[in-house]
Amino acid sequence: MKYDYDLLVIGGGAAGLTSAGMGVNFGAKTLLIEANKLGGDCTWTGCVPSKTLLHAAGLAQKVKEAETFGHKTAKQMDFSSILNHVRAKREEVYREADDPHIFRNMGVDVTFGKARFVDPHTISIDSGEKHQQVSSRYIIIATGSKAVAPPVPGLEDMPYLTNETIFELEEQPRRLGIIGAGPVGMEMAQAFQRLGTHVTVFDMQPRILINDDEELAGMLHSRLVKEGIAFRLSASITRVSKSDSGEVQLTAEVGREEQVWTGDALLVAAGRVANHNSLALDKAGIEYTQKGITVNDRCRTNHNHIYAAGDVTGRYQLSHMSEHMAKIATTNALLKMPLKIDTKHLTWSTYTDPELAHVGATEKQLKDKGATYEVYRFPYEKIDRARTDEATDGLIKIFAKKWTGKILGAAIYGRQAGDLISEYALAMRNGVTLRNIADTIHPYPSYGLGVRRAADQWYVKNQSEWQIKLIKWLFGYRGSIPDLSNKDRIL
Ligand SMILES: Cc1cc2nc3c(=O)[nH]c(=O)nc-3n(C[C@H](O)[C@H](O)[C@H](O)COP(=O)(O)OP(=O)(O)OC[C@H]3O[C@@H](n4cnc5c(N)ncnc54)[C@H](O)[C@@H]3O)c2cc1C
Ligand SMILES: NC(=O)c1ccc[n+]([C@@H]2O[C@H](COP(=O)([O-])OP(=O)(O)OC[C@H]3O[C@@H](n4cnc5c(N)ncnc54)[C@H](O)[C@@H]3O)[C@@H](O)[C@H]2O)c1
Repeated sequence: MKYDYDLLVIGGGAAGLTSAGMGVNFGAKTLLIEANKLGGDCTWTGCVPSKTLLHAAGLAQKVKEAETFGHKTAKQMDFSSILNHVRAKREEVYREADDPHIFRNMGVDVTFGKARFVDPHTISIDSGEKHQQVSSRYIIIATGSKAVAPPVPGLEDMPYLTNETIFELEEQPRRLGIIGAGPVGMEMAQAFQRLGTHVTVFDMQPRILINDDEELAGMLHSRLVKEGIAFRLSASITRVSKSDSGEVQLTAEVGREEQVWTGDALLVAAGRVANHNSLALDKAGIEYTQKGITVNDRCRTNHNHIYAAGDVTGRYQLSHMSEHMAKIATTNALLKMPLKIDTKHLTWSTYTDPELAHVGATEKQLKDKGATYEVYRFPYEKIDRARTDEATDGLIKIFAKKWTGKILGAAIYGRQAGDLISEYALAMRNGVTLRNIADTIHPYPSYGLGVRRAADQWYVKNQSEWQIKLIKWLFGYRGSIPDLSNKDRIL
């Protein structure tokens, strides 16, 4: 059977753009269909605007802190100019990386409109003005996700902010409530608080960033509290409403106490739901659940020729995982290479200041599995660069096998954690041990040196009295045996 295209990609976000680019590189006649603008969540309503806002808020914080060094600074800040800057940055990233002409120049056919299935090989595209049908041998679905509205009484009846609207604000809310202490909630909480908004965060969990290392998330929590953010954790939200004067009221049971919070705006950051309802998946007999399109570890759906990648699968909701899944899907589809999603070396990073990142297994997962491992700890206060930068609030934790130094997971809270974690990811994926990292020269004075010094702790933990006695005996040394009782001592 002859199809219009070899590969058809639905959705032009992180996953779809990766698939389409790879498709033409493999020599496949490729069509990319996008309902709005190329770039998706990451460029327009996710990573890029959130990190730009965090950077602007970080500068505001630095201005405040600079006064402690004797700098005389002007404190004035204009919220609407900052938000204009955020929106300009999105345009810049779009122009440089996502603009359709970049993909057309590569050889991808790009078309705009809403796609939905007609049958397993045919897609209809509705652009409002034009309606067309195209067929393809292989199809990759990459339609992303959107913010979920939790079932809180009153929420559906009032306007609230999500990641789709918060970067469009013109006026700064004086008091902002946030439902959700996940990555979106924490990044936005710190950004707005630093810009001068009073932020209160509600979460039903007893702690923030529930998927991260408990101790490190606790350190971040303390830091955010110090910056003035109020937390209502283990909170059961019973009602929200908006008064005629525009004030938001949120009622929650916190512990056994009923608390009422009043503010100017409410951001809902309570997780994501897959964008697959408008695709008419049933017409193609594609299996899905409310969580997302069902795929195996090769990103294949129940059809041999249809794949899904990124947020729409409900498996991982991260840009780098969307790209990774897109690579797996496209390679499996077009090259028939049986690649699988690398679930073992997944990296997570929340870009608060300080950042919080982890790779591989968390300590909780290791404990739940009954794994044997050692924890190698290295505080930022022992990293000279962190001292010179006044950035000593941080801790590196590595979970590894005692004798072999095989790394099972690592977690970092501290400046540049999101960058530093990649070294452990590379090490884990390639069987590089703690000993190998400890023996690798890292530049002084860098934060990366902290990665090496944390690995040095493998030598420290494996040091024993008998080794020292042997050295003394072999070489005739006369010193005393050092105190080795503290296995976390730092040399
Ligand atoms: C505030 C926020 C901050 C974030 N920060 C980070 C971060 O720092 N790091 C990180 O790794 N991740 C971050 N994420 C997550 C990241 O944005 C997503 O994981 C990623 O963008 C998902 O990419 P995707 O390609 O799967 O989907 P999307 O980027 O959502 O792309 C899907 C595309 O499909 C299109 N589409 C949908 N339906 C149709 C249809 N029927 N026909 C045609 N087109 C359609 C949409 O218009 C969209 O352009 C953040 C998310 C949020 C909300
Ligand atoms: N830096 C990053 O990599 C980054 C940044 C932002 C977002 N993201 C991605 O986007 C995804 C979505 O982020 P998110 O923070 O919206 O979701 P999330 O699922 O990570 O966190 C949502 C939080 O909301 C809470 N919650 C849900 N319903 C609630 C209710 N009714 N009452 C009180 N609390 C409630 C949950 O307990 C949870 O802590 C993340 O999983 C992440 O993959 C990544």
